Amino acid sequence: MNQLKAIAKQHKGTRLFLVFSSILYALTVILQAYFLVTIVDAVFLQSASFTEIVPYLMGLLCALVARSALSYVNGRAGVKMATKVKQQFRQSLLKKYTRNPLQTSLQGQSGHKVSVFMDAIDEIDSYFSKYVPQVIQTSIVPLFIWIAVSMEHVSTGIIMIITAPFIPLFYIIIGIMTQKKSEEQMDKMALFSGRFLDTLQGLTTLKLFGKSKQQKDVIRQSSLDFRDATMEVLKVAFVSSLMLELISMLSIGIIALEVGIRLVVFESISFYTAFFVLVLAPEFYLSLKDLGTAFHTGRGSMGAATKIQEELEQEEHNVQWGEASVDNAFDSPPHISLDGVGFQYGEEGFALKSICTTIEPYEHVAIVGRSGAGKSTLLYLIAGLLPKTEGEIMVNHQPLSHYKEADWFERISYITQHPYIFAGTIRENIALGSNIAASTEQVERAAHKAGIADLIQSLEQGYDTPIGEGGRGLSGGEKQRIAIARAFLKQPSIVLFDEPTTGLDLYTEQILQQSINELSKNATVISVAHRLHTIRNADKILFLANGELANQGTDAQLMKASTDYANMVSVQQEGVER
Ligand SMILES: Nc1ncnc2c1ncn2[C@@H]1O[C@H](COP(=O)(O)OP(=O)(O)OP(=O)(O)O)[C@@H](O)[C@H]1O
Repeated sequence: MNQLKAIAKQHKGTRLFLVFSSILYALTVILQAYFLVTIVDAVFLQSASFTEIVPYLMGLLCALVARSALSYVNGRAGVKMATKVKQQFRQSLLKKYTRNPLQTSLQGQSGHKVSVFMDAIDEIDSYFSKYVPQVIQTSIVPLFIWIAVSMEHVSTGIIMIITAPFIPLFYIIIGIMTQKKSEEQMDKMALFSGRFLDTLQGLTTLKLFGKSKQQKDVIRQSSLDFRDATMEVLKVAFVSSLMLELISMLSIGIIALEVGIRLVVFESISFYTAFFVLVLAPEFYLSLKDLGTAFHTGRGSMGAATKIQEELEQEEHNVQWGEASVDNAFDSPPHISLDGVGFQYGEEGFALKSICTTIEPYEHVAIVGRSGAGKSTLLYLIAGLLPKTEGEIMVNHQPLSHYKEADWFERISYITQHPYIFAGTIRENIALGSNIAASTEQVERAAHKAGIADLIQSLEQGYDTPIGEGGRGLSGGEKQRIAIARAFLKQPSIVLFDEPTTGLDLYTEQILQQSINELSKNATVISVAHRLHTIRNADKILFLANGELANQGTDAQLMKASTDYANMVSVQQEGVER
């Protein structure tokens, strides 16, 4: 709540405008009542002619037009403020997600993030577009009306001042209930979205394990939970509007009774006064009631704001970057050294400890070790995708954090077992590798070098074949080749491979290996490797065990120095021979 209030306070200009237009609005309400009552009084009690009331009719028309215009302008100012705030929130979330892409993709459910990013942010709209303008309007309009009524008839003013507090009191109670319920609703919606997307992505796995029915029930349950939470919010909304209506009707009734008795029984007030008071009384309560409704939606927004805040406050470990241009530091592959580099997942998670090594330009380095030894984690650290928690990664004798993030990523290619293929054409997917618009010829040359050109040409739409989500499916090997084509277009100084050939048949592996060799001619290559030939041909092998660098050297050196390494190689060898 305080956070939304603080944001609203930042929009000083809009709030001042709303104060000014609300004052004008209050005056138009009073003027409208004045002209209406004067016209009725003149026509029915003083038998005035049409020409006599023309100025009042014009006045009434002007008041009506001004009131509508001010109401429109007020609404527009609120909507504009809401649009700006939503934009700010979306930018902050997007920045948070992109600051640490690896953490974003690994942590939490994607559906949950989409739900917070889209629905929760939309939900805060009403706080700025309705609640804030209404709070300002309600602090001004009833006060002006009360002054006008009290000046005309004091006892009505007294009734108003006694009955009015019941309305805010009631909606404060209701509002508090609403916020809790709307927080629950947001929770349920995020849970539902998360489960739905998760299930959609894992549909094949679920089918294969015969768990689709079970999962269907889980989704059904979370959708029912979301429905129930929504109904709870609506229930409070309905009860609150019914109660607000009741309180204001009762209050107007009391005023009407008092005025009626004075007019008819005691004849102590004029028709003009009675009518003027009766026209303005509903306006007085209407404004308070409107705040009640806005308060309800505002509280809902606060629930959503809490969700967004939780997402924004989630602990993040960012990689530090500097301002130095890589261009000035190196054109060709740089000298890299890891000086006691370490990293830990969370407080108690897996830790990579004190890795010390050097990687010379154009060297081919293989990172090997058992599953879970920390190979991918080390590659993430070198790539600048994870922040080191100890030591330093030095690039050309400067810490990696010294360089500009964009410059560094421009110089490296990172190819994993599962490269991401975006929804688009093959051409667009390959062209992703280039920062500037790649020409048709460049894309085709890259595809050729990656060994995928023949396959693409055999397709009916060639390079314009849609792939990725909603497009043509690609095999693992084809995806790898698209990724390698991207790398050819990029011409990086450092190529990082995370077991790119694992799981591919020997023929595809050979094609890929040729491309990798070609790519390696102009770059330093660091690869997480399982295959013997990658390991054996490497200039240097980093042998990891339980997050520590157990040994490093060439294959021949390690075979002598480490029995664990020799065992691993012999197991590999057996696998190949068999
Ligand atoms: N996001 C994460 N949060 C917490 N722990 C993680 C995370 N990612 C990986 N780990 C853990 O860190 C350890 C090392 O993982 P890593 O992927 O680096 O191993 P690896 O040697 O590449 O394994 P493999 O050969 O099986 O791919 C594993 O125990 C893994 O469970």
